[in-house]
This record gives sequence, structure tokens and C-alpha cells, in this order.
Amino acid sequence: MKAASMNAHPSLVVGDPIETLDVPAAEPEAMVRFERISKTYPAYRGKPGVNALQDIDFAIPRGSITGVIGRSGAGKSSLVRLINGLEKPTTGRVVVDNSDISALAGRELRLAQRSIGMIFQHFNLLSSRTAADNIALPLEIAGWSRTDIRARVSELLALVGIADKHDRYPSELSGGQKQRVGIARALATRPDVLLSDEATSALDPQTTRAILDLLANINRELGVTIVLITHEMSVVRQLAKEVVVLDAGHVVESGHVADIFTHPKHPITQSFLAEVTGDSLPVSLASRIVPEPGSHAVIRVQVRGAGAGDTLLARLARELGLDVALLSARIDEIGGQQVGSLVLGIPLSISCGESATARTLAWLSQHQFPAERLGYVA
Ligand SMILES: Nc1ncnc2c1ncn2[C@@H]1O[C@H](COP(=O)(O)OP(=O)(O)OP(=O)(O)O)[C@@H](O)[C@H]1O
Repeated sequence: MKAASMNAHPSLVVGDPIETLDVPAAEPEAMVRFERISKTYPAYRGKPGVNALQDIDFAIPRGSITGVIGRSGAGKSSLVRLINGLEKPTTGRVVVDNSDISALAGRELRLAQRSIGMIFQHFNLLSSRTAADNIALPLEIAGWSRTDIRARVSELLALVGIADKHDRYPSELSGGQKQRVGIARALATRPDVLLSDEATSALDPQTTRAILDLLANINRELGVTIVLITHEMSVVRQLAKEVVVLDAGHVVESGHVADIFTHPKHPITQSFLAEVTGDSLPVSLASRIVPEPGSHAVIRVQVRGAGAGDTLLARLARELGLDVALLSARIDEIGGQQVGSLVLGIPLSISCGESATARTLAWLSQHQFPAERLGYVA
């Protein structure tokens, strides 16, 4: 096994700090590092080869919860199978906890895989085993004694909140309870990394919330690095602090969730975001917006940070002398930060006219508030 330099790709570690400091902040230590990865599935029985991943070069910080989001076929599963060594990269290497997992095979690979747990969309439990026996399986394979297995399984059932389901078979459990068994089984051998492959996609919103809360607790209390593979931005928003956006086998955007949510650059990220933040205006306001000048110009402004919306209104009044109307506001908590958008009405009085709107847009741009003009209200 080869130890790799932590500084091999300093600009590519996901999660540069949000604040600008005089002294460059220390780079977070990587738990998983993709180094110039490509993955091509060869042509097979007349089917053409597939370039599933190309130029993948980023790191997942130790102890983080990192979301990997992409549409179907973007390469998410291929990426996750490279982390646990189920697939080998065509070029490049995958370094997990300072070991090149792509170079391991046989017993060495199986040992490394014990420190990487995985949970699945359809839970993958054995129907003929009880909850306790499903959780015990990886411990049996690892050669634990019966006494140690019994104690560890009880501990794990309590950890995931289903101590009373010890003797239940999967068919007697709800989807959420089955996923709790899956999580307990994945954590049995005390892994450093937990891979979640669409683990909440088959669950209803309330159960999804409970499972994501459980994963957040596990990350906080056990320090396990969590990699969340998903096609749902709402899952990334609820749980992840870092996000990597995959499209057609390429990383198109990566960074802090709050940054990506407030300044999405790539069209695919923008389309994911529209699904959760909903650029839609309240119906009563949307129906009043017209293209011809009326009493107010309507501007939507992105804000972030506690109290940022109030501060913005106060500054517009103080610095531009404008009596701005707040037409609609939406503030959410994303990646631990308050982010949202305000829809403002800028008065078009005879004295200020269009120039007030132009001055407001210039001021917002100068102070780095992303803004767009939506039209006018009468
Ligand atoms: N074993 C394989 N052999 C050949 N092609 C494959 C194999 N596995 C995946 N692919 C192809 O690689 C591309 C990426 O697939 P992958 O499953 O990694 O994407 P994904 O983002 O996980 O998609 P989904 O969300 O639908 O599972 C797709 O074009 C897929 O058809």
C-alpha cells in the first residue's frame, strides 16, 4: 500500500472555506481521493464500450457528509463502486484512507472493504434471517466470536433505534425499519466510510427525514465519513455539507452545499436546484407581474447568512434612499446556512424613474448579491 501526498491536488479538494482569510485555511484531510480517474466499460457482445467516468479528480474530506448528485447514467454508481473496490478504474487511482484501493486484490481488498460500509435503495437484507442475524452477517464473515457478535448486534440495534425488532424478519418490518437494519449492518465492523446509494429513494418523505437524521447523528457521534449518492437535491440539502455534481461522467461543479445552492453555475445544477428551491413565485404575485413598466420594478435577490434579508432592506433604504417594497421572501437552511431569496418592488416614481432600478441592480452587483429583474407590477 502506498501512502499518497495530501497536497497532490490542492485546488480540487471539495469544500474550500466560505470566508476569505488572510492566511490560507488548512486543506481538509481527505478520506477518499479520486486521482485522474476514468472508467470505461469495454464493448461486449456487440454493445459499444461506455465511458462512464472521465477526468474525475476531487477529494472527500474526512468526517464530512458529501453528496454526489447526478441524473440517471451520470456515473454515480460507477463512482461509488470504485470507492469500495468493486470496480477498478481504467486510469488513475482511488485513495481511501491513504491506501490505493484500486491496487488491492484478494485478502487485502476484503480487509480494506471492512472499513467501508454500504447501504442500498432496496436494503438488500436476507429475507430468511432476522434483523439481528442480518446485522450479524458481516461479523460472522469477519470471524467474530458468538458472544462478541451478540453484544455488538444489541449495541447496533439500539444505535439505530430498533432494539425491539431483534427477532423480526424483514417481511415484518417497515421500509424505514429495514433501512435501519441496513445501516446497523453497514456499521457492524466499525467502518470509517459509509456509502449510501440512493438509500432513501424508496422511502416516503417523513421516513426519509428520520433516516437522514439518523445518518447525521452517526456522522456526528461516530465521525464516520458519509458519501451520499442521490438524484435528489432535497436529500443533499437536508444532510450534506459538501456536494459534487456529476453529469455524463464528468464533475461539473463541486463545493459547499450553501455556495452551490446560492451560486449554481452549471445548467444541470440549476435544474436540480429548481426542483427544491422552486423559483416559483406566490401565485398572487406571479399573476400581477407584467412586462410593461408599472408602479414598481420587480427584482429577485439571493441572500445568505442569518438576518441577511433584513440587513439588505435596511442598507437599500440607507445607502440608496429607496423605500423598497418586500413583495415575497423565502429563507431556508441549507448546508447549515440560511439562504433564500427576496422579491423586491423598486418604486418607479417620476423623480426616481428607471434609474432607481438600474442603481439598485448596480449596487446589488457591486455588493455581490445575485439579482435578476422579473418585470413590473402595476
Ligand atoms: N457493468 C457495466 N457494463 C457496461 N456499462 C455500464 C456498466 N455499469 C454502468 N454502465 C454504464 O455506465 C454509465 C454510468 O452508469 P452508472 O450506473 O454509474 O450511472 P448512475 O448515475 O449510477 O445511474 P443510475 O442513477 O441510473 O443508477 C451508464 O451509461 C451505464 O449504462
